[in-house]
Amino acid sequence: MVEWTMAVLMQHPEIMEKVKKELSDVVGVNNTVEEFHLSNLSYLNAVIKETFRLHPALPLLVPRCPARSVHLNGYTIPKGSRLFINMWCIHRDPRIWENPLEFRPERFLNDPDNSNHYGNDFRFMPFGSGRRKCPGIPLGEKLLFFILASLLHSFEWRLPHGTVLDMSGQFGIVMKKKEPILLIPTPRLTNLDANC
Ligand code: HEM
Repeated sequence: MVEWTMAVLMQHPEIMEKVKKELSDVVGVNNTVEEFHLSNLSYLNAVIKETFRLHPALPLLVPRCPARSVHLNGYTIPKGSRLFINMWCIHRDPRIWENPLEFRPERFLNDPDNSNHYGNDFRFMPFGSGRRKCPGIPLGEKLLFFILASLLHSFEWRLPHGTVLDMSGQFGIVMKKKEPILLIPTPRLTNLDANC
């Protein structure tokens, strides 16, 4: 997810600028990111959610196998069948999302329910739902947020000259980028040495 987020930010310089401005305002250009800053980084939070939407880590979730036959929306799902829930499609469904292929973090800004991604809103389930939902949410989410905030605040990032960013995914249980991203960092903070 760190790689996908960095890739979408490289694709959208105007969004990268907004993230950096928020980091400068909240953290300050003389400081490195601390855990207590994270709750004030609402734009970066929205960027991460929008990345979850377009590039969910597990596009088909973990397969389900119902213990008894059920009837749902006119369909019969027999006991013992193997079910795949296609979150990748749901996250890009134009009946649910306006201009679904557009990377637009604003759709998650000013969201009164900041926990809508924990499995109760069936339109958006980057961590799955129900009894088999991801048990690593608190760790995964915090680490992702902290790592991205630190990387983006401490360094400027650019693609090597002449590189064309390939955004294709490699389908699997976990959807990775097909081509790993290669980026060049340069220090951004005024007194990075003092903070190391
Ligand atoms: C941003 C990071 C992460 C994302 C996006 C993520 C996403 C997911 C998703 C979508 C599922 C399938 C849930 C379902 O089918 O309903 C899952 C399952 C799982 N995740 Fe994560 N995960 C993350 C981090 C972690 C971490 C840090 C751990 C462990 C410390 C972890 C452990 C697991 C386990 C054990 C399962 C299988 C649960 C089961 O089948 O009962 N995940 N994760």
